[in-house]
Amino acid sequence: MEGPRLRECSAAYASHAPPLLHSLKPSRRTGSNRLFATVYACAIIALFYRHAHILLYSKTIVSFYVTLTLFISDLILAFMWVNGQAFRMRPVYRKEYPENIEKVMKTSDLPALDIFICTADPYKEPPVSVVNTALSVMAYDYPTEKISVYVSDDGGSTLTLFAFMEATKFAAHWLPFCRKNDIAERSPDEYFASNHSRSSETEKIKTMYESMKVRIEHVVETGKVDEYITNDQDRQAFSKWSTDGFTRQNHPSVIQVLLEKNKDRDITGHWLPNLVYVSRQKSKTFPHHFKAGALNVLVRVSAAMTNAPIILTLDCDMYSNDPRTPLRALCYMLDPEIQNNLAYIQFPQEYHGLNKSDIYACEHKRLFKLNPIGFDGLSGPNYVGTGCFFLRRALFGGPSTLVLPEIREISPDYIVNKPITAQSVAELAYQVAGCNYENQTEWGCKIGFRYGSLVEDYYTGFRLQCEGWRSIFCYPERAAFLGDVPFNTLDVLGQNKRWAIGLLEVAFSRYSTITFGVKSMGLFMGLGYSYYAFWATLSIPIATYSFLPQLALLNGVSIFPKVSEPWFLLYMFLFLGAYGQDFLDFVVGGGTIQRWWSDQRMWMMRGLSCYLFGLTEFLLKSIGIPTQGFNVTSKVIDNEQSKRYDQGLFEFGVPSPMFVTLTMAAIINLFSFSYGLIHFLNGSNKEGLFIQLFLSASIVMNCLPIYQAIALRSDKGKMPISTTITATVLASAIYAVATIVLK
Ligand SMILES: O=c1ccn([C@@H]2O[C@H](COP(=O)(O)OP(=O)(O)O[C@H]3O[C@H](CO)[C@@H](O)[C@H](O)[C@H]3O)[C@@H](O)[C@H]2O)c(=O)[nH]1
Ligand SMILES: [Mn+2]
Repeated sequence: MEGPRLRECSAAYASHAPPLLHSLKPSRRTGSNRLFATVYACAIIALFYRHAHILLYSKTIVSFYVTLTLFISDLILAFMWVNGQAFRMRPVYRKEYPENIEKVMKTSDLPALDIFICTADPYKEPPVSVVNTALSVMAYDYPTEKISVYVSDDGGSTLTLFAFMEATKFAAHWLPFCRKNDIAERSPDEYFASNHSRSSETEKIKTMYESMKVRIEHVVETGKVDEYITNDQDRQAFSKWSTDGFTRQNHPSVIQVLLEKNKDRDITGHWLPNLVYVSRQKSKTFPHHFKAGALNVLVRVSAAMTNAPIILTLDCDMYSNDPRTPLRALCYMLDPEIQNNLAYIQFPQEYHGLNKSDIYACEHKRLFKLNPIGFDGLSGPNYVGTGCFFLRRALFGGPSTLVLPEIREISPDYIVNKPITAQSVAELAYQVAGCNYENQTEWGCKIGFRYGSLVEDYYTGFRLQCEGWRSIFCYPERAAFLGDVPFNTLDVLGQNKRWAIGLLEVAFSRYSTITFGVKSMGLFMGLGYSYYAFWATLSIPIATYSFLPQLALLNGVSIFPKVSEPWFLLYMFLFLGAYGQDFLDFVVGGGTIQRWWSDQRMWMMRGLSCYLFGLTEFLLKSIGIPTQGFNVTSKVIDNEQSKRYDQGLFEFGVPSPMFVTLTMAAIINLFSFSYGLIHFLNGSNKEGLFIQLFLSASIVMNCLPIYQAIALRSDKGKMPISTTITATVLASAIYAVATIVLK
């Protein structure tokens, strides 16, 4: 019913000289972008000409190897630069007019919406915030009987189920409250933290919320739900955990319908949406494919229960910040001109709680805002895992090649006409949530979310676009979703390392973006995807430029052109051109100067840590040495840490090998800068070492927080002393080697 209905609606829309649902405007900077790209490309060619010349005529073996290293580094930088141009070729800006939807369609005709929320660990992802996310979308300005929320709990935890049982009771009050007062923040935590009204009604509901929160947090603290179980129905639900040997890695499926539309009502008598808790079966003998596996189970379970034509995927920390978001997505989905090959509508990942200068550059402006705008003028943005509305059909083969699943009842056009609690529906749901269900099927390779990469989001979007689907980037002024950011250096680097590995898995697979991607999607789309896929290879040039020129400087060896040579200008142009354009993009895209500074600093820091380790781990993995899987980012806020974060202090605290390489670079640059400066002021070799001195100075500037963490801080977030010692020993060792080689 739902599938064809979407098409019928848009047919009606097309025949009526319809009111505008969305519009598109190409960016005014396209022309200058292309011009600059041409000039910059010429400069890169000139640089390689110089490298080739020196390589051919190098007098010593050392100078040959130094140039070769720089040559390889510059080759990678140039390759990444070329990839990045894809985003600059045709950026477009879009606008939607959700207020016009009601002119083209009756509310009762709106398509149904299945919302997926993933959580994986109650101790890293506090159940109370997962509940907030769920409540924020259950309260969408959308007919409640059309909404079904499915929560996937990969932690297989009673704590999460308990939190949701509490949420069902609270929802009966919260949903009518939001509707009546037309509240914008529909995540209760966010609403009560904001400048809300102080009416007695609000105070009452706030008390209700606080007491639910206390219960949930208490349960998480004690790890036991028993004391709050009062009725048989709940006891029944929790009894599944008493099966022998129930652990999070090994347990039967638990599927619990917590709210059922047309049956459960809120306190004003309105229907409540469906709310279903799903913890898929796990067994150590079957791979579970992390989040992609969890999402595929939800695709099937929701197909068995509601099979809505539209699916919204959300991470547990991404709550809705705008209740009209589904209508925005519909502005595109209802348009018959794009509907036929439209796979998904991606909203940007935006965050709350970033500190003023966003020290960890978690905003990822390029990744989540600027580049998708660039992609959008081509075939559309990559999928970023959350805040994304899919057309269910897109998960089942290309636009003109439907791939049907193995059982008819879960295919995208199947009409479910039974209530979700019907016995047969429940049986089917359990069947498709089983851990061996996917054996010998196309799930994960041709159907659903794709397996084989730790960045299942990126990989799935990529494969869909290769099949011929397009996507759309939708970024309303008011953020549609807001999420949490990691608050300490190790979490940030750990997350980025996971991404780096996942991306390399795609880069070096048989579906590589640069071969398969370019062939299937065209040059620019393929390049744009490659910009991410090969991200971690940036560690090679970044590490080279953070160590080699400095070690040479410390030995008085000049490796770049002299200030008086014309080549000097080329180097300056390449450096200032790249940073200047990056700066402009960032600031014109709404960023502040401070945040740009953090962004470029983190680029360097990631290159020296997580990209480097990601690359290494990927290589180990390729030769069969097992490495870590999907390490979930912690969303728990430690008060002390968060205070330091608000002060803009980097959090180190616990030793990590990733801090060692960073600290080594910081030490070497500090020494080379000081040494260079003294010699520079003395007047010896002023011209030849200028670029090296300049480079050291910029890196020292970027490393200021590291020096501070090593020497000037005494709080718990300072650099661990063992890290400083290890880094000092290693830095001295490479200095010694460099001196022997270079002298
Ligand atoms: O086995 C797993 C592992 C993770 N998750 C969920 O996946 C989501 C993302 O995990 P998180 O630790 O927050 O990772 P991030 O690096 O912050 O997430 C980004 O990167 C991921 C890919 O690495 C994408 O899946 C996410 O959508 C994207 O926001 C969370 O809701 C988890 O609960 C699962 O459901 N099962
Ligand atoms: Mn996350």
